Amino acid sequence: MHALAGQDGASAGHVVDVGEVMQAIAEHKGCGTTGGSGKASCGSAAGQGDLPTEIWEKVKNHPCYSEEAHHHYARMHVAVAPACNIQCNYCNRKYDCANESRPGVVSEKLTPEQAAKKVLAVASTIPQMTVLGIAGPGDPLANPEKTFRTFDLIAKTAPDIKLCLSTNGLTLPDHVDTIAGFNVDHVTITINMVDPEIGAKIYPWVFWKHKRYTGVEGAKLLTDRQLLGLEMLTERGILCKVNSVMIPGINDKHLVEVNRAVKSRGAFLHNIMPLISAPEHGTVFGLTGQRGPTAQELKALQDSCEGEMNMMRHCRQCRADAVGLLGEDRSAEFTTDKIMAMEVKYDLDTRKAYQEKVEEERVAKVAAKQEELSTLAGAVSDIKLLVAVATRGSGLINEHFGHAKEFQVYELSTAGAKFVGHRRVDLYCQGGYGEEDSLETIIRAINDCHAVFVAKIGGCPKADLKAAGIDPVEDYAHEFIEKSAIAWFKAYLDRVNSGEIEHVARGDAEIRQGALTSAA
Ligand SMILES: C[S@@+](CC[C@H](N)C(=O)[O-])C[C@H]1O[C@@H](n2cnc3c(N)ncnc32)[C@H](O)[C@@H]1O
Ligand code: SF4
Ligand code: SF4
Repeated sequence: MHALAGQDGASAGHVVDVGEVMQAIAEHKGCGTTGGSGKASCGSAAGQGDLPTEIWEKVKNHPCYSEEAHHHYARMHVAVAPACNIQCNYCNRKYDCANESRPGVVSEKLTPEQAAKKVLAVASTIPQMTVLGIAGPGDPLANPEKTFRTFDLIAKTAPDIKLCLSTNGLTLPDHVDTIAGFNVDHVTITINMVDPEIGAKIYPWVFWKHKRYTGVEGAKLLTDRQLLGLEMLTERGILCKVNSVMIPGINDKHLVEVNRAVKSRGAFLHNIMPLISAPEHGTVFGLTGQRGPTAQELKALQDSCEGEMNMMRHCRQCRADAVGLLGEDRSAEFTTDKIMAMEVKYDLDTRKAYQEKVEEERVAKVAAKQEELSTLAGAVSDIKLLVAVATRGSGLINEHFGHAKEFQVYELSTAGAKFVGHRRVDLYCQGGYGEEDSLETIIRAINDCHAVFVAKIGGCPKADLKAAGIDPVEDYAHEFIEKSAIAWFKAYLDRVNSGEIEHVARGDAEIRQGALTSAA
């Protein structure tokens, strides 16, 4: 079985095209911010059968709105929006780190014309790139001219790419008609509270109509505008995702109320993300020692909100210039210097043909899962357990243990295999230096998992994982994840039922979401 990838480097030979965008780029030569020192930047598990057709059509190849799609389709962000109109206590856009992947981080800010060329370059190189998002490094709607100019250029030259934006919502009501006019189907609003008293602990100020508002007054203004914007978008049939940053002791319990409030206003998806608050980022929360949630705390909150509405659990908290499948970062292949030197051919037919192949692979994957699931029909057991999976995409177990930068975590039960999150880890293979340390952090990160599925694993880590009670499984190398996990679970249940093994619950993973590696 092979995985479709489109993994060629950005410098591979490309043919020319690009009328209007190139014209626009030429007109803007010299006024851009090439090499600008941008410092910091910005699904549902429901499948085809669970959603109305018109919604499925909107989400089926959007990697953020469909958990299933994220194994197959890529997205990119363009960092055209540097300014922001509010301050969050967890954000410092001045902190730049090229090796770091988290919201607010960006290596270069772009003009709309540079951004449009970058989109064409990426779309030609990565044919499964289906979504262009603007998510910073500041707020897209605090930079409306640049944001909408970018959308305009892309809508004209790459009409098959979905346009997306992510905003704090303060000025959203003023821009809803423009957003709808660009046929933007997906908007994300970050809503961390609906209670201004709680908001005052998250937002020191908001700046609106030439005036700065602080404390409860500022937070009240923000929540009112966010909820109004959400209602206006959903009335127009635009799918809305709500991001909420989980801040233990400040808004963690309150997010259940936020979930109800956004659901009642028609939000499609709720993405509760862990606070990232390393002191070196220089954010207020980082400096005051405000911790982020553990993986268990995050999952418990997501579980308690599920049922109320679709919860996103596969968000990778991407950079504002992220490129590629979620969880991989190919932004370094598409620096401004590289894309400006590229000859780009935007070939719609090639993209379509490639995506048709992706769909075939995806259909095969779903069919294999359903077939395997049928073997669990009639099985009675209340056992629920977690397994970790090393994957490079396409829904396959296709990553070597030593090369995994993250593990995807699935919850297995007689209902099947459900994706519940991912755990970032230090690479095990360190060229002979530091493997012991990194293995320790990996074991801590997946300590609540009964097994880890890998394409391959060396003898030493295998023995250590076994000693830690985690079963390293190589039997399903290059097979589909869910089908394999269900098959393994069925065999596990059979062994428990026959008395060959005893099912023992695992302990907690000792990790803090959002700061998961030993270096953090
Ligand atoms: C960088 S923002 C850009 C878009 C917009 N300004 C906003 O805040 O919605 C993208 C997302 O990253 C989140 N984010 C930023 N800094 C974060 C942090 N330190 N921890 C967790 N989430 C963070 C924001 O809350 C937002 O949902
Ligand atoms: S709204 Fe977004 S960009 Fe602005 S301070 Fe908050 S996280 Fe940062
Ligand atoms: S930050 Fe989350 S929602 Fe935004 S592109 Fe990355 S995975 Fe998707």
